[in-house]
Amino acid sequence: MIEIRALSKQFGQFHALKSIDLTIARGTVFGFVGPNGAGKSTTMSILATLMAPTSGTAKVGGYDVTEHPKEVRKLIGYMPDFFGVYDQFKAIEYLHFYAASYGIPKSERDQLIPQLLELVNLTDKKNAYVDTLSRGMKQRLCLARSLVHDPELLILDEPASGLDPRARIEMREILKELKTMGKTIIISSHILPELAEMVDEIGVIEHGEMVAQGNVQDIQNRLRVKRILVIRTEGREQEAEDYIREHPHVKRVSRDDRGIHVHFGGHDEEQADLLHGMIQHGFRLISFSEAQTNLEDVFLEITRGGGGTE
Ligand SMILES: Nc1ncnc2c1ncn2[C@@H]1O[C@H](COP(=O)(O)OP(=O)(O)OP(=O)(O)O)[C@@H](O)[C@H]1O
Repeated sequence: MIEIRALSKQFGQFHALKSIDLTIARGTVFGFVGPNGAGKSTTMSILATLMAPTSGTAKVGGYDVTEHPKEVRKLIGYMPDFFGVYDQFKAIEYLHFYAASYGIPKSERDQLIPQLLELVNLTDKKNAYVDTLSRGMKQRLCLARSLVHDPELLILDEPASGLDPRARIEMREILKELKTMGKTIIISSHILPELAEMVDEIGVIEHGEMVAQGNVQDIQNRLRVKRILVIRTEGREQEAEDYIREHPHVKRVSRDDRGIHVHFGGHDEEQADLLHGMIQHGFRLISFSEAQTNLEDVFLEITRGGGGTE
């Protein structure tokens, strides 16, 4: 769906993108991660045909963004990080306005727009003026706007920024639904855990360069990011803690009422060895799991010392 080759963008003497390569298959949800100023919005604007690259190529659905921008625009729905909404419109009028600008006839719009409002949970706000909507609701309205022409690819620039946790969860649920509808989605964020649950792949960008790309698990393994394991045993906690501490790949151990927290430097195989060893030593395990902080660890590991601007 997306093929980017040696893509570069300069603003005067400043190199915002330095020969980026990126391939995203149809149906993938791709998380584009990097600190502020890394080049995410620049890449997305180029894909959205709003900015010309200095060199290199970007293709969407096989169409080059500079040679065939009209074809590309039919395929994409773009949600920028800063959006303008027309406050004097009601939510429903706003969507009619955008759908009409895509040339969708009134009869079709009358069917489509209630469906879109339903998808983004704004049905009961359809007659509310846009300026009375909360930030989360405006964000969802913009998402609905980007869907009016049923695009195959969604380019979402920080769709969850500035949202409270509940609004973020709502946004995440909508994106899950869009994934099941078969959309390809590229979504940026500088907040990793926000993406963790919904992306198939991540690309990490820093100072205009892709520093890592692939399946989240592969990237973790490749970078040997330490895992944090949480282990609970039925009784013999102190003994278990002492046993774990002796394992060659264990870096640090601590214990609280949620269990034994283990900073683990090994890969899957060594982790399986630890589990096997504990069972062989007769520890009764209630749970043995990886803590959910992994993606954050990956990010810090990759961008460590890189001097993100935030
Ligand atoms: N029109 C412009 N003129 C000059 N410099 C620009 C322009 N647009 C972006 N830049 C610079 O290019 C770099 C990349 O910006 P970009 O907006 O792509 O970053 P980002 O990863 O999206 O960050 P954020 O999370 O803050 O949106 C930044 O250093 C930015 O200041």
